[in-house]
Amino acid sequence: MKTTIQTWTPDAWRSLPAAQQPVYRDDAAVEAVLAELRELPPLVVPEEVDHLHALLAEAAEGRRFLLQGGDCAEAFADCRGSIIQNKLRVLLQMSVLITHGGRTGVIHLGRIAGQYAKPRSGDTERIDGKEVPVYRGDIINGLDPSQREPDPRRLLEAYHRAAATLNHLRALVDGGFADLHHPEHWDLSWSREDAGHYLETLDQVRNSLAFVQRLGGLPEHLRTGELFTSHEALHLPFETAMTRFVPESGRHYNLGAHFLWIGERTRQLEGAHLEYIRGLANPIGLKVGASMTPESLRKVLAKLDPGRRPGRLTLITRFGAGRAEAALPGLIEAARSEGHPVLWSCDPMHGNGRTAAGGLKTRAFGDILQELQEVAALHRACGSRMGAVHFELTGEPVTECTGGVEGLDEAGLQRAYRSGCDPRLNRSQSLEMAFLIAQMIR
Ligand SMILES: O=C[C@H](O)[C@H](O)COP(=O)(O)O
Ligand SMILES: C=C(OP(=O)(O)O)C(=O)O
Repeated sequence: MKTTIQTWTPDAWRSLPAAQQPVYRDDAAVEAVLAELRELPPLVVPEEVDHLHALLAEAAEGRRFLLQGGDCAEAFADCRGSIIQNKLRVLLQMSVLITHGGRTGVIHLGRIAGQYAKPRSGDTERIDGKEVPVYRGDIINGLDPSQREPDPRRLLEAYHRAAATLNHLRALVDGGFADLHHPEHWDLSWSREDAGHYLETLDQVRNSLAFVQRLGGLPEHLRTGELFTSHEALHLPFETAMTRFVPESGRHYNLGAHFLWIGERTRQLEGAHLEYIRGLANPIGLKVGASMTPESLRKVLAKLDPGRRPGRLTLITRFGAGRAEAALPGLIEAARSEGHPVLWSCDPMHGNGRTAAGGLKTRAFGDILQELQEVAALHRACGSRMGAVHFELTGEPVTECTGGVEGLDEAGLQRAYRSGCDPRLNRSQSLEMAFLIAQMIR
């Protein structure tokens, strides 16, 4: 049965095909956990969600830039102070570089405090000669091959880990951690020969920050960088349990995060995921790969943004280096001709995955940069704007993507490969990328 926005309910998706959902052995156990989740306090409040919506509307109108980033698959074990701090720090440092070079205010949106579910290409994989179910994110099963059975208790664990992560993030932001004047926050292991040009820019940024400090510092509301949370709305029973009716606005919000997005593998027009997300009052995102046609995009836009509201919908393109030219101009035209004021984001990670000689999944810094440059240029040529970027990154010194100033090659990937799913930029690669984005969008 077709539902309209008036008849939409958080559960209406249940009558539609839902891709990428785990199959649990014990339905009663799942239901008991969901009942508990429905009673637990929300992680965010509608006012914050609405505030983000307003900021995204400004970004869609060209007055701000959105930086979205964080782990591919957030791990329960990474719910630790130092790891959370490092993630926040790298995002804020990227933001300072983009603000300084790009001359634009930056919205910080973490893939954090709930990015626990992963869509996968296959259902099983071979490990040590044995066929096992794939890892689908800590909210569903464990990375260790012995823990691949979906376990409903993980839904509660996900809620609690997200709450602890968000609690720490809020304390860091409120406590002044986001104040980036401290020189130790900028320590990088780059040498002058490798990174002369970047280090000069960094000196300029430090000088500007010192100047602002001498003037008495930034006003409170600018000093503490606000951080919003986001994750893929993949596990629909969990997301439904986090959805609450807000009587003041008469709308439903998912209060498990400020922003939710639908992935490339679950964006079927008549599928459960679009049905679920279309009724939320949150600002939402949609991943758009090369298989999206202008015709399909028109239908998707009519479903997700019938009110044509700036800030409502962020389209996150992810084509792969060399592939945007064939797809993007038609999509830009489709959105424009239908009057949807979408915010265009570029995710240069998900179209650029490949397998290194040793078997590890990786992405090359050069491919990531190429896609960003191509997408920024195509937007400009079409009279549009790349107003956002979306990265898988971490503040840890991991070795998952090749390239960058430190010249990581495939042989070096083994050294500190920690991602449970896809490769992330490390801190040094993320900062280098931010320098380049600042130049690109100036
Ligand atoms: O992050 C995105 C997807 O979950 C990931 O690319 C899927 O990886 P797979 O193709 O190895 O399943
Ligand atoms: C799965 C993801 O991306 P995509 O849907 O674009 O493949 C992701 O961003 O985690």
